[in-house]
Amino acid sequence: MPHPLDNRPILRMNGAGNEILVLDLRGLDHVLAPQEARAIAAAPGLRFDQLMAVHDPRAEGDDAFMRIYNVDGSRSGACGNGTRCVAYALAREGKERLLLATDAGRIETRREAETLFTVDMGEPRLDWREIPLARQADTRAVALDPPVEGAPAHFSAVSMGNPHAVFFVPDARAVALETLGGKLERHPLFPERANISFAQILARDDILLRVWERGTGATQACGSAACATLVAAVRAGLSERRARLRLPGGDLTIDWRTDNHVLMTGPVEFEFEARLTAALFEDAAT
Ligand SMILES: N[C@H](CCC[C@H](N)C(=O)O)C(=O)O
Repeated sequence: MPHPLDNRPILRMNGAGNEILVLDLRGLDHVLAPQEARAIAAAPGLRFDQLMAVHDPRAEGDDAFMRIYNVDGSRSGACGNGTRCVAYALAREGKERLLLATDAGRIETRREAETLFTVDMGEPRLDWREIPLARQADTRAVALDPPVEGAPAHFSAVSMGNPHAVFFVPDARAVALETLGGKLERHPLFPERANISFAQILARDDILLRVWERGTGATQACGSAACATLVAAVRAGLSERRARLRLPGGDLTIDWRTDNHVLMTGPVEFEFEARLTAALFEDAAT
C-alpha cells in the first residue's frame, strides 16, 4: 500500500530564523500523525522547529486550515512565524492576503513586501484558565511556585492560542536557556506545558528576547512569544503598544492595536523544496 505522502513536495523556509517546513496537504484526506511528523524531523536536512500542514478550508471564506506540529510531534494552536511562511508559500498562487484557520481560531495574513509578511494573531487571552495555568492567578505577575533555581520568582502569562510564560530579566543573553527552558516548559503550573520567554527591556519600543519553545526547545525566533512578550510588557507598564522584538534570528515588529488585535510583521526566507518518500515513514507506522 503506497504511503499517501510518497513523493509529496515539502518546502523548507524560515520566519526570522524560525525553521519551518510547509507541507501542502490540500486535496489529500490525510492527517499527519505525530510519529509521521517526528519521522520527517529525523530525515537528513529536514529537522524543523515547526511543520505547518496546510489542509483544504473547513469554512466558507477561509483559504486553508492549518495543523501545526512541533519537532516532538506535539500540536500547537498558533505559530506566528510558521503562518507567515505559509502566507509566503501561498502568495505564489497570487494570494497577497489570506484567511487561515487553526484549532485556536482564525488568522489573517498580509504581504507587505516581497519577503515581508504581517500576521494578525488575534486577541491575547489573559485569564489564568485560558493560558492555561494549574491554579488561579493574576496573569500579570504569577509566582513561580514551586520555585526553579536560577529562574526569576515571577512571570507574566499570556496565550496567543498557545501558552506563554514571560520572564523579564536584566540581561536576556546571560540566561541559561538550555538549563532553565526544559524545566520551566514542564513546570506543574502549566498543564499543557508552556513556551518560555526571557525578555530584556532595551527601551519602551525595543525588547531583546530569547525563547525556549514548547515541544521544540531553544529556537532562533518565536513569533507568538514575541506577541506574548509585547502584551506582557505593556501590561507591566514597560513598553509602548508597538515595539521591535529582537530575536537571535531576526527582528519582529509587534503592534498590540487598540482593537485588541496583536499584529506581527517580519521577514520570511525560502530555503529549498524537497520530496517526501514512503521509506521515510516505514518506522513511523509502528
Ligand atoms: N512551540 C509553540 C508553537 C510554535 C510557536 C512559534 N514558532 C511561533 O512562531 O509562534 C507551541 O507549542 O505553542
